Amino acid sequence: FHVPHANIKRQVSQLRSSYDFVIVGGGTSGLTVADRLTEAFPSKNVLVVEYGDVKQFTPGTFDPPTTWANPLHPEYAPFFVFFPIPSPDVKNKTGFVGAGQTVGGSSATNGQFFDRGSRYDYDSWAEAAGPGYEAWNWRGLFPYFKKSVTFHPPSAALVQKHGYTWDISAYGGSTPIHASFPPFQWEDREILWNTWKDLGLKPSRECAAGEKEGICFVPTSQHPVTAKRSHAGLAHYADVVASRPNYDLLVRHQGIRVIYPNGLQSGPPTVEVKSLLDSHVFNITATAEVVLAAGSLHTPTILQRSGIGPAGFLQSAGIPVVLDLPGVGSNLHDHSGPFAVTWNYTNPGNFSEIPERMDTDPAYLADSIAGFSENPARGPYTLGLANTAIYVSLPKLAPNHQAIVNRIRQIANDGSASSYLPAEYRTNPDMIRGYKAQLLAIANKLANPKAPSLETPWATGTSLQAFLLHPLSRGTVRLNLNDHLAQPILDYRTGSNPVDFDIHLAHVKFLRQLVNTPTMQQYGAVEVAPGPGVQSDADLVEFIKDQMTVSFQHPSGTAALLPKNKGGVVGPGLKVHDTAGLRVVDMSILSVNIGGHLSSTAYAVGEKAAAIIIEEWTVTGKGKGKAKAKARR
Ligand SMILES: Cc1cc2nc3c(=O)[nH]c(=O)nc-3n(C[C@H](O)[C@H](O)[C@H](O)COP(=O)(O)OP(=O)(O)OC[C@H]3O[C@@H](n4cnc5c(N)ncnc54)[C@H](O)[C@@H]3O)c2cc1C
Repeated sequence: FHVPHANIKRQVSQLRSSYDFVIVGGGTSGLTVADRLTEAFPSKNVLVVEYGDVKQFTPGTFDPPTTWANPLHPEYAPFFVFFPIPSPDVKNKTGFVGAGQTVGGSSATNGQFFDRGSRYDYDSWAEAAGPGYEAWNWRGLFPYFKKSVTFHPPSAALVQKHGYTWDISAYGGSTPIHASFPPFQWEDREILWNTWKDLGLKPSRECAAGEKEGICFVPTSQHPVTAKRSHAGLAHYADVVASRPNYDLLVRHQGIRVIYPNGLQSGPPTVEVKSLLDSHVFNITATAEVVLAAGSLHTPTILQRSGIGPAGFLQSAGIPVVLDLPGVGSNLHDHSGPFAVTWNYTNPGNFSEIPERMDTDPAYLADSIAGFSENPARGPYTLGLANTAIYVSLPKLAPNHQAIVNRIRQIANDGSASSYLPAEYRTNPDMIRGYKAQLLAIANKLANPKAPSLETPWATGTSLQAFLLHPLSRGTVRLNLNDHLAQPILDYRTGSNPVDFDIHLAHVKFLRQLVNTPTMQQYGAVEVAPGPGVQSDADLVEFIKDQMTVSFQHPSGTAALLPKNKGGVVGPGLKVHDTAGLRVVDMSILSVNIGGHLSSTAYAVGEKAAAIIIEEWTVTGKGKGKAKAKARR
């Protein structure tokens, strides 16, 4: 970060008396919106209120020292750290769930795996929501994916060395959110690439253009030369703010709630914030709009503290009900997945560059650290989480796929869907209607041989996770009743819809075939887990529960883009239902999760939301212009 100190505000006395736009949450989506609004409207002032601070050092996933995502070392990557309520259906498992707590949000602290969902994921948002939401399908989002990122093709030498492929037509932006392939890969990565081909999967030239079934190369969100993390705090704040006198950032302040002194239609609301430096609580006036962009785990807390949420819960928390909106903090879902298969090689190849060498060869480690600081950077530390993954559809991997799809459709239609929802809202007709719409949209995806159900990323090694891309189980984010300003309580309810286990089972059965492929046999692969003793479906499900990781760090759905009568929180313009001057722009709007990691989608949603807001304020000067949905499709 190289930001003139004056641009960063730390106390109320440094603020203007009012702002046109106030954005709560300076993360991936929020800063994208702030950048576009300050650019489009030089005469309108924009304030971003951010809980975290400006970090001089937000390391990449695998930068030295490699303490990334370690809850014990939040100083290296500042996180909110959650351990959800244990999920009884997965043997009371909990697990680490993080959320970025810095300027740049989770884009500044994530694993830098920079894929997109498939077109079917975004189409399913429009499908689940129904008429009026068509602009949120793939066609409606693709231009914003392109705008949001700059892809840097690798050199011919790297293509020759690592086999990278891409299709530049999937990209196109000039935005300095960088996507690139690193100069380094572990040598044994090749084994699995060939194994997947043995299993009938096909490499895809580009997986960010709508179709991603097969074997994918996935770029890293980092600079192509320095290999340093690229994130919203840099590209949408530090790099642009010097030329934007209308762009203010207030750090170390918690957005508490929004207040409508004269009724919900009198918006925009006032924003109540608390200084984390001296506990001073004060109000900020927005004259045009308030945008909540605090992420899936915090946006619902701001709404709940505002009295906007499930009436029953608000009453139990002693919060006056301003608007009964049961979807706020409901519909929580994340990708989950067991460590599906682990194996040993009895005839390991003669690979020189594998991670173990970092532990056994001090000179190699020293050279790797030195190489990371060179320009251009080189060596192992230029790697992110991984650059390769398989994405496999249910029809491709499960002989019983039709039965699974039929079961989901049956649940959606036979009146039993509500029994899988959290007790708190399983009798609410709107929430049930919305859940059924989600189930049917997911069933259509799972029936589609082009829509992936399983993701397995890898970079090296002898162990693989099997991530469920379309979970059916739903949980909640609720305020802590003991302290409404403390971190919320997450109830993941992982596995509460048992069909999730049918799908996990299919995934594990598919993956464990790998040891029998010709490529693996060449290296004498022998399965260690699940292991020869685990063969029956019942035993495999026990194994899955034992091995389950409940979060892939992709919580979503807690302020869903659905009509109100489907338990939705925001409409097609991302305005909170039945309110004026209040929108949500972050990953809480995902009614159904995507088959991919979320950061590129967070940028695209931010870009699209900004285009909607800009259009509305340009047409009428009052933010009331009818959005031209067609133009954005
Ligand atoms: C550990 C981890 C690893 C991940 N790995 C990957 C990956 O490899 N690839 C990928 O694509 N995605 C990954 N993700 C997911 C992805 O980065 C996020 O889903 C996405 O960036 C979220 O964007 P957002 O705009 O919804 O929220 P965020 O980017 O999280 O922004 C929310 C912001 O709001 C602030 N905030 C919260 N509460 C308040 C409040 N009350 N007042 C003011 N500010 C507040 C936060 O500090 C934060 O800056 C990962 C996430 C995590 C946590």
